[in-house]
Amino acid sequence: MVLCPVIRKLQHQWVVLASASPRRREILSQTGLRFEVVPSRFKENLQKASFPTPHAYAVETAKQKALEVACRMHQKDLRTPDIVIGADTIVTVGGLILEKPVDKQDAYSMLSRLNGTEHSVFTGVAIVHCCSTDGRLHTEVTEFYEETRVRFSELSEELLREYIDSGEPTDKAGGYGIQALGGMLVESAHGDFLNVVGFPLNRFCRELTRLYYPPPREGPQQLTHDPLPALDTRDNLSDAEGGGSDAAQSQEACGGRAEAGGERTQAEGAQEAASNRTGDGPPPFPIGLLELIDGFKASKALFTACKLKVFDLLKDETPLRASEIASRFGAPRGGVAQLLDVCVALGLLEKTRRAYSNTDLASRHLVSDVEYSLHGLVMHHNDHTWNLFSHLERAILAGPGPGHTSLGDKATHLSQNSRDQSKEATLGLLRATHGLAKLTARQVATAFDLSWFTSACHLGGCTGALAHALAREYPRLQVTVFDLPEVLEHVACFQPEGRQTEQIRFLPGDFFTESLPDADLYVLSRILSDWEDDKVHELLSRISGSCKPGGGLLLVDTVWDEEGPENATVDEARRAARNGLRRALDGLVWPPRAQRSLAEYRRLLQRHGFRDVAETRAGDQLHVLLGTRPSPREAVPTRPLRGRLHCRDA
Ligand SMILES: Cc1cn([C@@H]2O[C@H](COP(=O)(O)OP(=O)(O)OP(=O)(O)O)[C@@H](O)[C@H]2O)c(=O)[nH]c1=O
Repeated sequence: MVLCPVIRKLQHQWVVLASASPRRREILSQTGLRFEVVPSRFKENLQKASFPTPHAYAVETAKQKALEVACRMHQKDLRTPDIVIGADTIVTVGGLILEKPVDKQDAYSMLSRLNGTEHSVFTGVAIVHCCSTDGRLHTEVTEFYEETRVRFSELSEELLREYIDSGEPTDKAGGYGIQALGGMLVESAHGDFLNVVGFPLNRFCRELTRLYYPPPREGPQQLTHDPLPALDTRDNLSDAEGGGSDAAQSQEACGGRAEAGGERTQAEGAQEAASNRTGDGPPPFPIGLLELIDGFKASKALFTACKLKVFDLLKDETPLRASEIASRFGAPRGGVAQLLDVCVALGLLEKTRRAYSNTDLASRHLVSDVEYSLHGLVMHHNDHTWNLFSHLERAILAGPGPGHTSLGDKATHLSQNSRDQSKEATLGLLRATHGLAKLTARQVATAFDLSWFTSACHLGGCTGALAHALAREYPRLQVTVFDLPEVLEHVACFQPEGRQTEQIRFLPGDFFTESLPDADLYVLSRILSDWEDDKVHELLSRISGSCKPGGGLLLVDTVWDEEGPENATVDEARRAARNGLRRALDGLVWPPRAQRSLAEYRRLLQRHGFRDVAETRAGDQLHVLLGTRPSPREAVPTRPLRGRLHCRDA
């Protein structure tokens, strides 16, 4: 089967993962799918003996988990999701089904059984499509399972005990987690690794592909003679494979049998494919386009939640209900609850038992005072960029070229415009740039081995995010951050407590007019692209004049690459294209940044006397170049350069 980009087919559907397993949530969220997590309350107590095979048991349990959630949401919460996904992982060895151990002793007996032998891990999955008509819930179940064979090494008693004491076995089928410490126990695994972890992602995508991209039929004629069956004529396969009386528990909870149409989605897909061929009927549903049309709403919901500091409120890990959150804002519950649910759909919040908590992503980046916070960046976009982009049409009609006045500030970099800005605006911009700089600082600092430098000067170094990363990586390095006084007056609140402070000093000054501090290594990060060639030459010649023989210049910037990266994967090429588009759009509302290719940057460095220019990347947006000033009489020792891509100049 050819896999298709099927996850996007679900993007406008309300998808619910009926599972409390953090692993399942993580595996699914890595696909970019937006879903809500509603753990199932189905008691995993089906009669194992009543199933012909262990996997039939896992599949039925998965189905019952999903149906319980679908029914509960429909009946109690009066909400009907489009799709509910349930899963159940079991380990089987010698005809025994092992689930999660109830205590350490149970874990010990499970692991002892698995010791030195091969076992199977089955994950049963149920995809339940739901709809509500006349107040009744209708469901169609697609179910499948995946098997992976796992072999454990011979494990010592001591290792088993230590492993059990680590606490890892507690919530894992068979008492081990292959993805973590339990990986030590595993000699080999045949089949899908993620299936062992708890969710067979590849099979899931194949099943969705089968559902959403049905094979085209032979021709229009067949369509006339072989009409698609009506929904209710399909057998309810899931009921036919029922697992004893317990199997009916969730349907009963719904006040009747949940109806299943079996393959409604396939039928609809086939209908869609047929109408494409004949030209009759509506065109295919333009999901990608609708997503584009709606895209701004998602951004604005994120901005609003950040502005209201929703993620800060939830940072203490105590989940809060919508009414509690609303009362903190002094706002009515209704609107706040809706915003919170949108955040759940966007993967920013989790909702369990009607209470909300931050997802890992939000805890890491949307709480305002965490190390890698992007809260400042979000606020900057909310307070400034959003307004600018509402004038995009005007900017486009004014057009680029001589005399073009963009809508944004005269220049984006603080060194150019901070004097004109109010203190609050400067601080806002610093918060935004600090968040981004922190994200890439370590990658930049380690792009090359800089341990042979003892002093560095970061020109236009703002809050010192990169300076701190350099100091952390190179304990011998003394770093000067050189930036305008208006910028430096705000930097105190960005300094991490007690770390490397003695290695870093902040010096006010203007790198165009004042003499540059002494250093072995000068650093310019995202500066040159803010300036046209004449200013760039002026700055580079000042640096070159101050740089001692044997000293270096580390240049970090975005690089213009019309062709896209060489040997790029499809993903990388798409990312590069998206970055390019974003830059082009930014250029319409702000003065366009000077776009230079890697070769141009390399030539610039060489022209100003830097040799042995090497380059590498830091993340997918930044390039890092390092050039050195030759020692007297060209006796420059070859330095050990540690970069992922070395491109030495001839
Ligand atoms: C073999 C293995 C299992 N697991 C976890 O074991 C739980 C199985 O239990 P379940 O009953 O299927 O799921 P649950 O955790 O109770 O969640 P729910 O879906 O709500 O029933 C799931 O978590 C899996 O990840 C791992 O994390 N790593 C492994 O190597």
